[in-house]
Amino acid sequence: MPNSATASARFPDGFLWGAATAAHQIEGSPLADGAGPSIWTRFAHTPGMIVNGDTGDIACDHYHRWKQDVALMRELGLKAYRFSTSWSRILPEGTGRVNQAGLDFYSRLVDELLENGIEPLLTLYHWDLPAALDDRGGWLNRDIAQWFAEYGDVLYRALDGRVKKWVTLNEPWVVTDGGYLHGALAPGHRSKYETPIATHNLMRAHGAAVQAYRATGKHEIGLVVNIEPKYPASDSADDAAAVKRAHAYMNEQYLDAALLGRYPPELKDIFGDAWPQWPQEDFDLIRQKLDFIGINYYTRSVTKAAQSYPLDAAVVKQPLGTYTETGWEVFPQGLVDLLVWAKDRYGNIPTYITENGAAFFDPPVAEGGRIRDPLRIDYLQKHLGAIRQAIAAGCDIRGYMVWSLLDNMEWSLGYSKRFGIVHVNYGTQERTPKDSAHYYSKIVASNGASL
Ligand SMILES: OC[C@@H]1[C@@H](O)[C@H](O)[C@@H](O)c2nc(CNc3ccccc3)cn21
Repeated sequence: MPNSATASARFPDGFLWGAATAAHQIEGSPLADGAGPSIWTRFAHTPGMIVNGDTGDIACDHYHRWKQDVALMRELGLKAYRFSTSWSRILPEGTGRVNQAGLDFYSRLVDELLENGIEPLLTLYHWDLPAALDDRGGWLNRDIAQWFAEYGDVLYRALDGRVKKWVTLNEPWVVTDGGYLHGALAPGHRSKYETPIATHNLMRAHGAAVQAYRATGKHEIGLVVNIEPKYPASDSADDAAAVKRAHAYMNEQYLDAALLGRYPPELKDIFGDAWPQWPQEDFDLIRQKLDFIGINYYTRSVTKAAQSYPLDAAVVKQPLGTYTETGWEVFPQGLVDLLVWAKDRYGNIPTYITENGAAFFDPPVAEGGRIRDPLRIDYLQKHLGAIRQAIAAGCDIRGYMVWSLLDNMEWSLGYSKRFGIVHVNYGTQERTPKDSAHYYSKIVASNGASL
């Protein structure tokens, strides 16, 4: 908890305050103007995959309402906006032919952001793989490293200079654990053999895209990971071992590969005969100098030993805990603990909190257009306090992107969960800033002093 030293700590001058979204979750019009389908277009149109049969066909209609959404960011005083580009809008077949209309959409968006004093942070890959590449094996095909580098190069040449902070991948752990092991996310595979292969090709693609950036780019590029502290449910040796496996699998696996050029040894134990031995040249590709990392933080996991695949671990619900609508415990101390862990393990690389937020049940829009969301305000206040603590502990935290600017399509949960600081009426597409938006706006304007 804060003490006199940390409570007096402050956010550094120039701290980058913003909000985050992702293409498939807000844009809609996935096939407009020559765009090709992604695996999420297919997955959402596969019966039973998404709650209520929701799809990203309309979403927040950001593909048409981008200018009003930038005006909304300006009204909130945001300094930055983290968004992702749709690979299959730019390259409908994933490689080769460029769809200029797709490139023009993002070029216009970037210009509008800059004209409104908002810095763009561009994520190349936020889970929406071109369906045409999935048909060629997708993340299971080693050629995807070059396919991804080619995609990045098209965007670097078109936007570098206007875009000065680039992200290769959003959360490779979720892509593999959700898309290849448990099947809850596109492309919906369930294979312990495919999962490590997808992991490795994602990280090879990350390295190839960074290499391609270094050839032409003049600014910064990094990787975004989701990390979640694991705490033992008891002081038993079995629970300690379960924590070690869970921590290696989610928290160490991807940053170790990208920053240290190796996977944690626990992964071989976790996957057994499904864990390949990779050639050193692959790690030479994966390990590229990064200008920053992005950390997406939402919750912690109290972990015990239990029969489960692949970790033989289970999360223990906390009877006195506070939980969000997605069943995630509100635990800001976990953010402090993990930021200090990352600083100590990876050498205090510049870090942005690239996602942090919560889904709570929001009341309907009240008279006068007010939406009271005190639980989200409390969540943000506590987690921003945790970041301030981590900064006081010496962590080089450069910015914070609240998840999310808008209520949006929460992947397999469809529109059933609302993470936005701005409410979206999906029937009318009306945007209504929630109390949390006004709260966050004051935080941004005061550089956190109003916390
Ligand atoms: O679930 C909220 C957001 C999601 O909307 C973003 O697109 C994605 O980047 C994102 N990542 C997490 C991190 N945790 C997570 C854990 C298990 C499954 C999915 C996400 C949360 N979120």
